[in-house]
Amino acid sequence: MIHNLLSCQAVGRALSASKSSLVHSSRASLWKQSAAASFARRGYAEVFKRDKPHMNIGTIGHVDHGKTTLTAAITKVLADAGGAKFTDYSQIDRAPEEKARGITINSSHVEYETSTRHYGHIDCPGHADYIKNMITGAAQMDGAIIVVSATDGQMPQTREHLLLARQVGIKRLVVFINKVDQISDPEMLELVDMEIRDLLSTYSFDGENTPIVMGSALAALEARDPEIGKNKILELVQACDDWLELPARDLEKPFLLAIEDVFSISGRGTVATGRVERGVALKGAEVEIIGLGSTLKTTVTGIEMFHKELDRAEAGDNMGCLLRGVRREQLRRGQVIVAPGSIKAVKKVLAQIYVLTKDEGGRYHPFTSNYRPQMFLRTADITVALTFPPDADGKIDEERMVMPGDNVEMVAELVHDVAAEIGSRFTLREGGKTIGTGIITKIIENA
Ligand SMILES: Nc1nc2c(ncn2[C@@H]2O[C@H](COP(=O)(O)OP(=O)(O)OP(=O)(O)O)[C@@H](O)[C@H]2O)c(=O)[nH]1
Ligand SMILES: [Mg+2]
Repeated sequence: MIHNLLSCQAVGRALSASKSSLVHSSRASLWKQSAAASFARRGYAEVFKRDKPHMNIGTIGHVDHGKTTLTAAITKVLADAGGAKFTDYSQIDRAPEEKARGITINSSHVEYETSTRHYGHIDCPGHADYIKNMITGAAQMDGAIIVVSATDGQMPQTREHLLLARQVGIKRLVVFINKVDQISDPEMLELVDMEIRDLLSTYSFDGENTPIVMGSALAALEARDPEIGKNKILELVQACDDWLELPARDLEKPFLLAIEDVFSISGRGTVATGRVERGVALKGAEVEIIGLGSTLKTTVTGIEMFHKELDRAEAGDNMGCLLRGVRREQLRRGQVIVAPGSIKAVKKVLAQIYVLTKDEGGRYHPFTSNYRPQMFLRTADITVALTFPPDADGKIDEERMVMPGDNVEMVAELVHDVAAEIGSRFTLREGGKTIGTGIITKIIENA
């Protein structure tokens, strides 16, 4: 019974995807992905073999400090050890155009393996691309290598990328002090080391214990001076293996499903459908329904997926979830079904927002304080009021303007409460088009 509803939904989804709505099209592709993943699990398709844990990292840091050279150097050194395919500088900087959530981000992905891990590595060509990538999570980084040129030391974008790394939830970094071939005074390097440790602590990273490797990416790439070249790349990669922590896998996280649709099935009860974002749902499990004014406690009495009744569903699956003693009117798209106590509803948050340019399909004009677009967070669609956070004296700048293309920190007050946490990502839309994208960095007020 539920499965018929699920297939109707899939058709509906495909239809709305054709309306070129960003939100819907990404969801439609998720549906396909999850279906494929599910088949793979059942043995219908070959599962991608990966015998080492995978982690996504990338190079961040100020313009010209050597991020792309380092990326190429890592692939070169590891290619010699048999753990990568060498990707030359020119191949990385001629990055393929990647469309992510409607925003064009030029970024390049390379991959390599160490003895213990498999890494996906992202390098963006420009500062604006780093900002967009980090805020949208287009290629999520679980950890990062911050590149600092020994000749310049920390620079504005070093600081901005550190701040963003912190805000998007990256907990640990490894530092590569580059271009040491141009420094003859060892005291100078000591100074850079001290300065970077201070800076890391300022942005709440572990300044004392973070590994700092000093070398020359160019020397490694050009296969000369191994003591500052190749050997330092190997040391850097070892530091990544040892210091950067593997992210928790979605399956190990507490259960969360964002409700997409609700049905009542006569004789059985109320069914909510949606995709399991994380964790595992078990038949008989206690759950909470959070958001849009409600916190309900109930029990999952049935799980249906791919035309079958099952006892469990897991991250990536699209499921129908039969809930005990809940009336249809109590459930709405935008709420989440979660493991009890794992997430709360919020009313007011601090967020880092990237405002799309008109070329990216965004606004033509700036906006000021108290701008009220729609916030799309998971399946929820809520009006928000955006204001600037108060300055050190508690004053709010009402005159300040936000231009298309800006990256700003703003306070978002939600008209209805919604389940969210630090690190939750959202898009902002107005009149049917996406005008911005953001990430929650602080919860100011719970519902
Ligand atoms: N002397 C010296 N030059 C280097 C080293 N590493 C990189 N460079 C040079 O520094 C310049 C910038 O290097 P990139 O790798 O393009 O820097 P980037 O950080 O990727 O720059 P953006 O992507 O534009 O932000 C290039 O001319 C490199 O050849 C090094 O170890 N020593
Ligand atoms: Mg570059």
